Amino acid sequence: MITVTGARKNYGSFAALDDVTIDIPSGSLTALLGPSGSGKSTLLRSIAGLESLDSGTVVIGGNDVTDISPQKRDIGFVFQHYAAFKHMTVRDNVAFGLKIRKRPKPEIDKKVNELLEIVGLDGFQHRYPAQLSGGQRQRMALARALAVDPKVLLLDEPFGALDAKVRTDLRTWLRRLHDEVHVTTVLVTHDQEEALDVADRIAVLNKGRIEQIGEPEDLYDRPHNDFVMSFLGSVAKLNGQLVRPHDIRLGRDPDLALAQEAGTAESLGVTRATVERVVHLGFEVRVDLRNEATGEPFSAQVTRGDSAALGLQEGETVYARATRAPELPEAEVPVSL
Ligand SMILES: Nc1ncnc2c1ncn2[C@@H]1O[C@H](COP(=O)(O)OP(=O)(O)OP(=O)(O)O)[C@@H](O)[C@H]1O
Repeated sequence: MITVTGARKNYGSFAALDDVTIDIPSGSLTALLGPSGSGKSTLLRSIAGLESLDSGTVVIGGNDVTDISPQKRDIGFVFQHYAAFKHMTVRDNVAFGLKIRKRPKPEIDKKVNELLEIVGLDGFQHRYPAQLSGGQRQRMALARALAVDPKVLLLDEPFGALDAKVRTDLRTWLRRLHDEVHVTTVLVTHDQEEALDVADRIAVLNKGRIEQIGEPEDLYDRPHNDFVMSFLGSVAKLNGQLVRPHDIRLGRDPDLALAQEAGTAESLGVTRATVERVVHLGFEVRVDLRNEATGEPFSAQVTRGDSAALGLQEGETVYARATRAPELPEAEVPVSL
C-alpha cells in the first residue's frame, strides 16, 4: 500500500500539488489521469522521491519514506523516454540493478532470462538498445525496473512516445504483465481510454487536486462532477445537463422521442435538433446534431439498427432526449421546490 497524505508542492506561487491525499492498495494498477499540467507527474515523482514535498507524507508498505532518497524507496521507475545504457546489450541493461547489488551470477542469469521471457524479449539478449523498436525499448525498461523486485512500479506515460497501434498493444500487454507479477503499479496517463483499459483504479487529477478516485466503471457511471464526467468519455449537453451520447434517444416526433414513458414533450425536456452528420463507426452510428433553439452542437450515439429504422438524413429535424442522467451526488442534484 502507498499512502500519500496532505501532499503540497509549489513552484513559486503555483500549486502543482494542492493537498493531495491518496491510498494506493497493494497489488493494484492505479492510473493517475488528468489533463496536461494537472500534477500527475509531480505526484508520481513525489512517490518516487525524485521531487521533495513542501508538506505532507509518503508511506510505502508501512514505512514513512518522505525523507528517504529514491534509491532506498524500493521502487522501479519507467519514463516516457527511457534512458537505456547505449553501450550495453539488452541483457546487461536488464541485469544492471542486480549487478550493482552484487547478486551472484547464476541468480542474475536466471532472473534476467525470466524477465526477458515475461516482457517478450527472449532472443533479444545480445542486441543493443539502438537495434530495438520503441515498443521493445519500453518493454526492456520495464524488465530493468522489475529486475530488483521493487515493492512499487511507477510508470510515467511509458508508452507516450509510441504510435497508436503499438500503444494499444502495449497496454494490453501491461495489463497481462500486471496480472502475472502483481506488483503495485502507478501509471501516469492523460489518455482516458488507456486508463479505462488497463487500470483497476483511477484517480482523476485537476489543477493539483484529486477530483475523484474509484474503479473505472464507477467513475464513468457515477462521476462526482462535470469535470470527471467530461474527462472520462464523451459528453453532450442537453437542456443544460451533461449526458453520455449513448444515453440520448432520438425520435421522429416529440412523442416518439419519449418512447415508452408517459408525460408531455415539455415536461420531459425534449430538444428539437437538426441532423448535421451521420457517421458510421462500425456497430454504432454517431449523429452530430445542432440544438435548434440554442444553436449548440452535440452528438448522440445510436445503434445501426436504430439509425436505419429512423432513416436519419442530414438536414432533417429530430427530437432528442436523455434517457439516463448521470448519478451525481445528492448535494449536486438541483432541488426543485
Ligand atoms: N520544476 C518545475 N518548475 C516550475 N514549474 C513546474 C516544475 N515542474 C512542474 N511544474 C509545473 O507544475 C504543474 C504540474 O506539472 P506536472 O508535470 O505534474 O503535470 P502533469 O499532469 O504530469 O502534466 P503533463 O501530462 O503535461 O506531463 C505544471 O503546470 C508544470 O508547469
